[in-house]
Amino acid sequence: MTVRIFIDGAAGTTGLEIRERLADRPELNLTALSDAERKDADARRRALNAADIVILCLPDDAAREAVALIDNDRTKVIDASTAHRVAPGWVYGFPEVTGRERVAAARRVSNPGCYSTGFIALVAPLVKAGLIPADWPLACNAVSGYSGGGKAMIADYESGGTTSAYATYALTLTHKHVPEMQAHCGLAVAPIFAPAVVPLVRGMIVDVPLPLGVMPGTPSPAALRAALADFHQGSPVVRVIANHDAATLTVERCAGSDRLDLFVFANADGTQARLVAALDNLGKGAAGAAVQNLNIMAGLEEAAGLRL
Ligand SMILES: NC(=O)C1=CN([C@@H]2O[C@H](COP(=O)(O)OP(=O)(O)OC[C@H]3O[C@@H](n4cnc5c(N)ncnc54)[C@H](OP(=O)(O)O)[C@@H]3O)[C@@H](O)[C@H]2O)C=CC1
Ligand SMILES: CC(=O)N[C@@H](CCC(=O)OP(=O)(O)O)C(=O)O
Repeated sequence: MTVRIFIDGAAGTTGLEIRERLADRPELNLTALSDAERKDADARRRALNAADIVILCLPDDAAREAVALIDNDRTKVIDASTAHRVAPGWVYGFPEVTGRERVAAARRVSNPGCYSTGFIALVAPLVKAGLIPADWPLACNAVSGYSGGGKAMIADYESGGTTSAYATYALTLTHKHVPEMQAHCGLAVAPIFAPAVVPLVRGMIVDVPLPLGVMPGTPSPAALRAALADFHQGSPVVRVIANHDAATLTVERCAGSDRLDLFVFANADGTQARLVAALDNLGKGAAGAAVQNLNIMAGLEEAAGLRL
């Protein structure tokens, strides 16, 4: 029996990426609406209710509207937007952190934000292991390719609108990912988040500095690495890289793949460290994560269709 999948927002950046990953999978029956129908509420209601699993690749308001259009108790939802990432009744779709069983059993799954994916993969295991105190004041620097801003930002960069080599933003110290970062790491204090966009289509680095020498218990870089490796053991996409010997780490490292590579860099005496995640904002940061969740929710092989 095939699993009926409907992507609402299939013409957008994330929707197109997901379609590519689901193409040629005979166990899935994928539907999308024509250009004439894709914003028509009746057509969307029919498609949403006919599917076993729907994937919402929409702006937040349209995602909320899509959920409200579902009037049966069978259709499962994966929402790629920010609308439900800390909402009651929703399971956070980060199998490595939330637990595969919870994702498998859920009818409402929120797909994590791209920056949040890197941050939570690094910080949640270390808080859980007691190596980072839950009330530690963390900061997070990050860079993203411009596809992170969807069709509008892609059009801006590709038409020569923004030509800057590095544009830092969220200067009001608010960003839509901070609530999920805090909630899903169990942090008492919101991290200071400093994201930036670079003129590259896809790719992402998330960087969390840690002053180990003044932290309780002065955790060692080796202990951090071991805790991360232990926590993510068994994930088909997350790897802890212990032997990075190049002098640089590029934002392109995981571009084009659904991998999430984690690093702990430290100074010689182990008093300072940088936790770093490299991913593709459209890979494990969006479409790859949605497909991984879909596989788990449909009882299929977790890595099917992923780019590894
Ligand atoms: N880009 C990224 O790296 C990531 C994006 N996301 C999230 O995924 C979601 C989609 O983002 P992204 O793909 O980048 O955005 P895009 O702007 O590229 O695509 C959004 C799509 O939704 C369509 N749409 C808008 N309103 C409606 C509506 N009422 N009914 C039906 N379709 C509608 C748009 O139509 P039209 O084509 O006519 O504009 C567009 O095709 C967002 O919530 C975003 O936050 C999550 C993780 C990463
Ligand atoms: C470069 C850029 O603008 N990025 C987006 C986040 C993209 C993303 O993936 O966030 P969601 O999953 O929450 O949509 C931003 O900072 O708003």
